[in-house]
Amino acid sequence: MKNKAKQINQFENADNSSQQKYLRDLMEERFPTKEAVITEIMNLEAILHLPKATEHFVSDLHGEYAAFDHILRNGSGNIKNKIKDVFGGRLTANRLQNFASLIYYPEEKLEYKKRQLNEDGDLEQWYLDTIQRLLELLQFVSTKYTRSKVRKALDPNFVYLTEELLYTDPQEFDKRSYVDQLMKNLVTMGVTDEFIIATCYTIQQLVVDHLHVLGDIYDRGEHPEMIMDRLMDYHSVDIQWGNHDMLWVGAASGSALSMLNLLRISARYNNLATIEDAYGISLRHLTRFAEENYQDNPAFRPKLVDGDSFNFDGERLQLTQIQQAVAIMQFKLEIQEIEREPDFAMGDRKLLTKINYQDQTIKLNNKSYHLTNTCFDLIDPKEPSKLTQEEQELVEGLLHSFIESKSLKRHLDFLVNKGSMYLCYNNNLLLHGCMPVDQNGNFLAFEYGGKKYAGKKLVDFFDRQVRHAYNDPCDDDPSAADLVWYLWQGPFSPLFGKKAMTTFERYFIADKETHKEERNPYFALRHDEDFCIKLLKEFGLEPEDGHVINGHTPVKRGHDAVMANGKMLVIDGGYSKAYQPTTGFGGYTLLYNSYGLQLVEHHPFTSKEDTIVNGNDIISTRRVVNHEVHRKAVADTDIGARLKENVKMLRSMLERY
Ligand SMILES: O=P(O)(O)OC[C@H]1O[C@](O)(COP(=O)(O)O)[C@@H](O)[C@@H]1O
Ligand SMILES: [Mn+2]
Repeated sequence: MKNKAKQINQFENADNSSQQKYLRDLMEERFPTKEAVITEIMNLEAILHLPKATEHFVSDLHGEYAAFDHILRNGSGNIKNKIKDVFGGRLTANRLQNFASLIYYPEEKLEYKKRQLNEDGDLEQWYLDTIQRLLELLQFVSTKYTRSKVRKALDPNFVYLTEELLYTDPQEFDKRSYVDQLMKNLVTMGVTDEFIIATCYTIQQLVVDHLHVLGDIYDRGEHPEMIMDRLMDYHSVDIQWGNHDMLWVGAASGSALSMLNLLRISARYNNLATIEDAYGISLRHLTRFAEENYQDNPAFRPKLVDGDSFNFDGERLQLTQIQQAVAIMQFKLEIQEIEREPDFAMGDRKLLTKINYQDQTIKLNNKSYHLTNTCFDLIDPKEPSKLTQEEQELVEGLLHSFIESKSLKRHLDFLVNKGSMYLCYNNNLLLHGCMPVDQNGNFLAFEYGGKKYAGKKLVDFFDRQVRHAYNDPCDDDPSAADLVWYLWQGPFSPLFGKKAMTTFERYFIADKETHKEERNPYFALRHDEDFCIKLLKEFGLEPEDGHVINGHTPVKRGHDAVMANGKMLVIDGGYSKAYQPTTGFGGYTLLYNSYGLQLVEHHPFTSKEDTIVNGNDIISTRRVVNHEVHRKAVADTDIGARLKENVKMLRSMLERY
């Protein structure tokens, strides 16, 4: 008895924090008997020994839904590799690829196969072979997981059937007719197609356990809203915010300037349909206003990518007019913003105040430049920051629509809640842009409201402000919303990482020298291993084992995405079609499985049809970044650490029983 009391005491002393107590109470509720506790300990300890599940990293999606969807479906080439592991030597290269396309696009591939095979009558055999192969592959990709996790990945309608087929050996004589019967039932009940489709999606899900999106989901491409829907449906995902995403969060947080930037980019890339059709925000007034006040202007014509087509020249003209109307309002409001927020220290960016309107020149860094393609009719040289009455009404009306759009809110709720400024995950630091530093690699302090923030504190500060701004868009104090805009282009923004954004210069000044955007020294220093180690330490990560992973800066083909002796990985290879002529390829992604990290280089995506009919995949090349000497197990991951804590708690509970 005395002993028992002593044990209880030890237990109480071990976890005296209220949070620990809460957890323990929960555990006791879930595992009320000694047997239940023992079973759970055995279960958790077994899980700890399973291989680490695969993480998939993508970045800078920029609205390119079809390419992103394809990469999710093929798991950055992971599905194909598993197929090769199982069927290599048994199936021809052509059949391997056909089977892979079925797993990527089961609905479409089935329809295609039915049309193709109906004619020569081989369809029944194809169904039989396909189901068997799918089960074989499913078995292979399930081995990493517990039965219960596999069950969760199955379509609820087919759990029983799949488990029976999966865990019964058809070679076993006594079971053969049982399995035959199950298969027959599939056919007679007319659910073969549904079963195949469900199994393909289960395989996709099991091949990648968790997805990281390192920001810039929005802008430049045509379907960010479809990416958001896809992410909301995905089994396990986190997001690190990008500077472009902040424009949308900013708009919904009441930042007019963020909204104008995203409208300008949408007009520039011919993507206003996203705003109107996907988010139900009417641009009728804006269009009319732009048509009445602006003319054609070569500097503001939309950037087109392959596949963009205009029904008539008027459409192109309209976008040119809208881009000017919005840009001018943006430049006006930048002055107001910079004056309202002296801590932003962006006085040199009040560009409309530096113009000599009479001779159309601007003075920058003591040098005078002639302005071309100007469209300053609505600017009052005496008060260049002032919106006209009509502009003011337009901005207010549009901002109201952005805040009120339910479909936008649905997506941004997810973006804000699932997202963060950065993430530490399995000892890696995930961050879209950079950490502002000086030439010597010292963290630069951003001073705001009398306080200084540098390093981890800086990103934590911005993280809080974004949530604050988004959750209270009608706050009388605009500072949080201003800070969201600052993340887009402020010199200390970890998501931007440049001294200034030269939008104005690129529109109006011919001299390309003025277009350059000076990068923070971070981007040179990140080639240095010691600097990366310092970064990891700042975030409490183990430098031996950890990596810094960035997106944001397109890496040209041939330029290295792996830096600092493998400690730094940059995976914005340019999904964005608009950027592919510069980068020369279709983007980088990253896979992290139990064997280590692999960088995957993709060729540009052609089309879904090309994959289904011709079996063309995005050809991807894999490069091993690091190879684990000891294969990593769940025990070596963050989840493993939590499970170990649970085991510890369960063991101490056991002592009480
Ligand atoms: O290619 P565009 O439309 O001219 O945009 C260029 C602007 O985009 C930026 O590169 C920011 O976007 P990213 O985050 O995608 O790099 C700015 O630095 C630059 O001024
Ligand atoms: Mn970016």
